[in-house]
Amino acid sequence: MKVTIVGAGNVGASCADSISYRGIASEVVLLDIREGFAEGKAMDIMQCATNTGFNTNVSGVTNDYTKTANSDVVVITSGIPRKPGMTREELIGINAGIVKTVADNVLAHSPNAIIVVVSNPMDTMTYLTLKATGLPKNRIIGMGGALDSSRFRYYLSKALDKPSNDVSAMVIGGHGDTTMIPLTRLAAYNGIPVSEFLSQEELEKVAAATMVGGATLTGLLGTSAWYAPGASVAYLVDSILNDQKKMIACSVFLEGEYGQNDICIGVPCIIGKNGIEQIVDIKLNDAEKAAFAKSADAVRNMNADLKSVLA
Ligand SMILES: NC(=O)C1=CN([C@@H]2O[C@H](COP(=O)(O)OP(=O)(O)OC[C@H]3O[C@@H](n4cnc5c(N)ncnc54)[C@H](O)[C@@H]3O)[C@@H](O)[C@H]2O)C=CC1
Ligand SMILES: O=C([O-])CC(=O)C(=O)O
Repeated sequence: MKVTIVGAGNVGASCADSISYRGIASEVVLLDIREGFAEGKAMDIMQCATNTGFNTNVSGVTNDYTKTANSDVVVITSGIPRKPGMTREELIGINAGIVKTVADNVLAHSPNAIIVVVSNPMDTMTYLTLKATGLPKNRIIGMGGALDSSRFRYYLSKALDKPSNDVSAMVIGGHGDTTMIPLTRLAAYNGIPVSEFLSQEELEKVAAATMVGGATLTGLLGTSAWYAPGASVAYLVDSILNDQKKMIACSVFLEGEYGQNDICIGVPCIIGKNGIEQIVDIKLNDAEKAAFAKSADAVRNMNADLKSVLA
């Protein structure tokens, strides 16, 4: 199985590393516009093969889309990341043009690919990719919820002082500092509601830390995070290529689900060989419904800025 990753920067290269290390695909092509950069990242990753024992063939190319031909999955990470103090939304001016051009290029050489959108503001970039390519909604997947949910589980595990893998929890809504909705009511420690162990105040703190999880890392690192984003994309790609049917929160085009239309936003989805195979429309309580509607309003406002790119 072949995966192309456009953008060989922090997230793209980390994703290639995670996919090859875990043997998720037989071939990974990294593509970047920076001369020689993707080639260098691919060579560095390939030189891990003997010491970590993987057999994936990772190669790098400078803007040569012919080498990406017939990819099963294409991951778009090209674009600029935010700096401390910025929001993801501020990246739209530069990233929208990049994502649209890249989506057209990849599709010309891989007409059957499933596209995973990572570049920020991710929900709006997912919507743009869907509208610009005209592909069916199952083949355009925005990655954000997988990462936000893993951060939610991390912060819950810290508060519980228990391992992250014993905690299950999901974040839905937009992939933004104020639009994420950590579903605290449904989070569990080995099947037991976390509210059995943590006070309302503690749970509110965990939810707040989760929502600004990306901003916290950007403040510490000077640019946004890459290890967990790369691993989250690899987790999603694994479920597609190996038809695992995992339930993962992804940004997907909604047609009535969660009371929304004409928007891409994070909701639980079943992910398999056809991409988004099912949108899981769970019953939210009134507060969650209100938060989802507010989050969708914010994402929709952002989408309005795409008019000139989509014209
Ligand atoms: N959805 C999510 O959960 C996450 C999204 N992101 C987003 O992913 C994007 C990438 O982040 P990083 O890898 O940290 O940035 P980075 O700056 O390290 O890498 C971006 C790469 O894209 C390349 N690029 C720019 N224009 C291109 C084009 N037209 N074609 C091919 N390559 C091109 C650049 O040369 C650069 O190497 C950012 O927009 C960031 O905000 C980052 C983390 C998580
Ligand atoms: O915080 C950012 O800008 C990058 C991102 O989306 C994340 O790490 O969640």
